[in-house]
Amino acid sequence: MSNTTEIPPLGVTYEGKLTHEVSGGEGPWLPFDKVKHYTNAFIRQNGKILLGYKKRGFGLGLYNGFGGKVEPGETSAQAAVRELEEEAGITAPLRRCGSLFFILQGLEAAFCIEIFVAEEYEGTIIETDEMGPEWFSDGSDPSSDLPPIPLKQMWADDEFWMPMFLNNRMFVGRGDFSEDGKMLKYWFGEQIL
Ligand SMILES: CNc1ncnc2c1ncn2[C@@H]1O[C@H](COP(=O)(O)OP(=O)(O)OP(=O)(O)O)[C@@H](O)[C@H]1O
Repeated sequence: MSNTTEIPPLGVTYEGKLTHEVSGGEGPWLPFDKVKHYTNAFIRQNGKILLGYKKRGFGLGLYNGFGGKVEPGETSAQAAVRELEEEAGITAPLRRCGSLFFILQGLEAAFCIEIFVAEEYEGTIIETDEMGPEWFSDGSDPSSDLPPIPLKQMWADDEFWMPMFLNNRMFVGRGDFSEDGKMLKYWFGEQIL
């Protein structure tokens, strides 16, 4: 980690200054023609974080936050609340805590993902056709009986921005992936607001 010295890659949007940059990989950033907007939401409460095991479609077999495509006419904040309810059966006062940009080789559209978090929720967490919700320890309570965040069963980018997220920082970044899901090049940074 260092203070930002490089210009962030195309697709990374931020306000203010960036710090704590992490970057790696080789070669040029991949080109993209279109951008599709997605959401991803996490519940964090008393040293626990709620993740879902993806049971179908994109990211099958990986743990992630709850989210999906922003539909026409919706804001990303509205989509985040809707997707959390569709995938885990709960509603929450989500607030935006980061923005990520991904390119997957072979897909024409890049993913622009707004990340959201809430410390409370309403309703009962349920398993759905898409997600199997499970609580993990967020690392802040050493006496927790819960398993640690399963980074090896998550998208490869998560290990870079998850520490920024867990430190309650606003984060931004970009990752370019090969067709078989390996991260070829990445850049992540914390925003100073
Ligand atoms: C490449 N690195 C990545 N790292 C972390 N998270 C990633 C990700 N790439 C995509 N995501 C998330 O994966 C979900 C896909 O959503 P996905 O299920 O396809 O959308 P949606 O529910 O609208 O689809 P259906 O049309 O219902 O199938 C959505 O939360 C999106 O934010």
